Amino acid sequence: MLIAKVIVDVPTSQTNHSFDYLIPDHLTELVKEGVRVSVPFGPRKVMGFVIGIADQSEFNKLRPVDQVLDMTPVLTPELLELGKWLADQTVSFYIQAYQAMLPQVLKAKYKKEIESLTEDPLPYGLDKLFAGRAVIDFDEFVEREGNYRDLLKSIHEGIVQINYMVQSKETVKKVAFIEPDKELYLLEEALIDLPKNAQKQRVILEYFLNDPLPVQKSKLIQQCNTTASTIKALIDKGLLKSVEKKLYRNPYNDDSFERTTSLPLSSQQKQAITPIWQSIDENMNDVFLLHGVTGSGKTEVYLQAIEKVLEKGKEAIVLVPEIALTPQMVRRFKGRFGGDVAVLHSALSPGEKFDEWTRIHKKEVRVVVGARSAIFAPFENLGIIIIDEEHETSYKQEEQPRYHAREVAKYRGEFHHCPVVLGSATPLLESFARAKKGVYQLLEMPDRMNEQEMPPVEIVDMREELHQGNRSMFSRRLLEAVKLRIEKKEQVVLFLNRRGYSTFVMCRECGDVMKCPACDIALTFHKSSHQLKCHYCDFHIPMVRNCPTCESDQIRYFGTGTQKVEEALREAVPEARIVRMDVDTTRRKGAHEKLLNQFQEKKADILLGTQMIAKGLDFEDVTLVGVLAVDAMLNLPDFRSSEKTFQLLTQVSGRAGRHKLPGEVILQTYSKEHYAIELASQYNYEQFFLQEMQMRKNFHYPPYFFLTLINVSHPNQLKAMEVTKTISRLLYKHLSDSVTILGPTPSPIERINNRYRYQCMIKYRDEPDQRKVIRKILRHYYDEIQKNDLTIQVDFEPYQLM
Ligand SMILES: Nc1ncnc2c1ncn2[C@@H]1O[C@H](COP(=O)(O)OP(=O)(O)OP(=O)(O)O)[C@@H](O)[C@H]1O
Ligand SMILES: [Zn+2]
Ligand SMILES: [Zn+2]
Repeated sequence: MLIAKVIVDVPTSQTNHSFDYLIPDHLTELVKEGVRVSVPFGPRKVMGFVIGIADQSEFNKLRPVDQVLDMTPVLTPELLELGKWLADQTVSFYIQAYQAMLPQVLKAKYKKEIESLTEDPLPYGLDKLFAGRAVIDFDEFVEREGNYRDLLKSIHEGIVQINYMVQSKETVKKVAFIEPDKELYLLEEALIDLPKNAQKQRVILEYFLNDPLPVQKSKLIQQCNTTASTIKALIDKGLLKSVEKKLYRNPYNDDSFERTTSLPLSSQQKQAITPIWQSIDENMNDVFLLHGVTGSGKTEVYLQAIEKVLEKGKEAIVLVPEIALTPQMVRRFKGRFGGDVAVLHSALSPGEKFDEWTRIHKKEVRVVVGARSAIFAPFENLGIIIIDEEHETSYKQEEQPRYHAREVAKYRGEFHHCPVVLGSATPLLESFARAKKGVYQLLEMPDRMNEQEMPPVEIVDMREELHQGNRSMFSRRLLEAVKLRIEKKEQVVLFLNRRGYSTFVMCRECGDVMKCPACDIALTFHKSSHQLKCHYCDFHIPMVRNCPTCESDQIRYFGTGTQKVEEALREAVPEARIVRMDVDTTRRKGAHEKLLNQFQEKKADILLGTQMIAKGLDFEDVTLVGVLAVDAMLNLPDFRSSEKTFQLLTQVSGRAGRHKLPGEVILQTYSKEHYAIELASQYNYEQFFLQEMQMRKNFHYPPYFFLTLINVSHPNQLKAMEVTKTISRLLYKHLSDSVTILGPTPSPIERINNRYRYQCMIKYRDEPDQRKVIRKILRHYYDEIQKNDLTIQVDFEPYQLM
């Protein structure tokens, strides 16, 4: 008997290896690499992934595989290997890595059913099992010992299919379709007999005479510009009928997208795309960094690169940050490639996601556009991977496995011998440094497509406002500009940094921010101890009363929520119609789109929002962009805070004047002289890069040094601190002498859900053994993690330092 090597769904360090199981005879043809099985594990049955088949085992008394959960493998051989690599890289369990690659529906134990797709009797033993029913439970099939071989054959012949019962209601969405109920010549006769005033009915009949296939009712209404009652009239006459049909839950109806064709490329686009085309042609595994200003036409470059890939019969993955995956963005890809595109977005329901994934798995599409996890699309013939806005932090997963989509993309690019394209107007510093060194190929697109200059940026010094007696959050200049736009019936985007976390201390008089002398990180105010603390090292001082620089008592901690700004704005500009977009107003499904539409249709003058409005949006009448509190972002306790500010300001400014009307940007800040602000206002990425690199070099940050963040949490504060201390000690002992261990120190957010959080950080240049050492440490705490409330999180090259 053959042996299956199975990774079981028991995520602990003691079970993080494959277990051997016998493959019973009746399952031999089904148990393959990449298939999920159910296996006995101790007293229970658990799910597992088959990662290999062997003909012998070094263990005796193997237990048999209990059930097969998939008729075809859900993980390709490439993804099985990738999973191992991913788990090693992120120090997570194999099972976590495999599950991260699959849609949720396949992670949970959803019920399955078998559906007959034919009216004819089913062949083999199946007909008896079905006993006249169209659908039976998969469990019933197993209990009555149905024949797997017959089932598999029938699936391949397309006469039965397996449905996952995601949510009983949702699984199969049925929709009303309209189709002719009479022979076409009878429809034609009816058309002639129609009274003259029945113009609306005429249109519908003509539609079907042209194309007699069933059509979705809603689509018919749209296409014929008609109403349900007109259709009903024709149904009542017996000319048409309504039938319920099953529909893939295709959340983006392909037909509603207007088809587009390739635009003739501009000369800078041509220059950028030529090496990419060449790389596609020659199956090269190049990594390109496409540095193009906002509005330079990067998306068109992506589209035409993909076109080339499809011509070669290969497939493409496009990653877009979650918040930029707007209907506008989807439209651009579906418009070009129509039904060949699957979209994977976290706002889809589990059932919808599963449908989209299934279309990829069945090779019904060749392009996938999606957020982070779309990088695992089970394509087997990849021709290109594109990551738009490559600097976005949402490409890093913030739970185990803590992978970065860029690294996975590079792995897959290497496997498939295909190019990887990273695109951004403000590349991550590390990426640009790599491009400068020649590790990536740099492609530059410095000009906007519409040949307009980038909108001018005006910096308003809020200290000056204060001196002039203006204590409100809006400068006089900004208010005046907003009012002018409303008068001219143009639109305004007002941008505020995300709400909540902002406890840095700043002098409103001179703009000085209290920083750690060793780490160059803004100190954080801790109410409980009334102290200012650094969150990288353990530097701390008592909270100050007066500004150490100018002695003023205007020193305070900072932070304003969008809601408060909205209230103040309504007061200041009562005539404005305001749409507010933040986590609170967009929580409900579809809310995001609704608010944007409201603004698009010019039912509002001002769009006020957080990060989520900074990207991808493209409105013709927006001529003013205001940024209210740059300082909150500039002073996050994060060594990337300057870079993030620069990126954000560039993105936000890119929202203005994208079309015919010229745009203008107003930045309000207390730190006018800060290089991130000054250089962002000049759109000078290159200079910013040089200056920021110098800072990184001086304070030993990436890309000169790397970081590993270890975060410990426990309900007992003392315990959390103790464990972090011990870990730091162990790291010192076992890592090379060249590392620096920062901390232990409380995390910037000290307590979440009544758990105390402490952290330490490894700063290193080259530490090949660190993963081994860290795994050992984690194993050392195994019992406590199991029994206790202790958690230890390890994040390599972290992006979230909270
Ligand atoms: N070759 C072309 N000919 C005509 N118009 C083009 C061409 N390429 C792009 N455009 C248009 O120029 C505008 C800007 O292009 P696009 O949105 O692709 O830029 P982008 O670099 O992706 O911008 P952002 O970074 O802001 O998203 C779009 O309206 C697009 O349709
Ligand atoms: Zn001061
Ligand atoms: Zn410090």
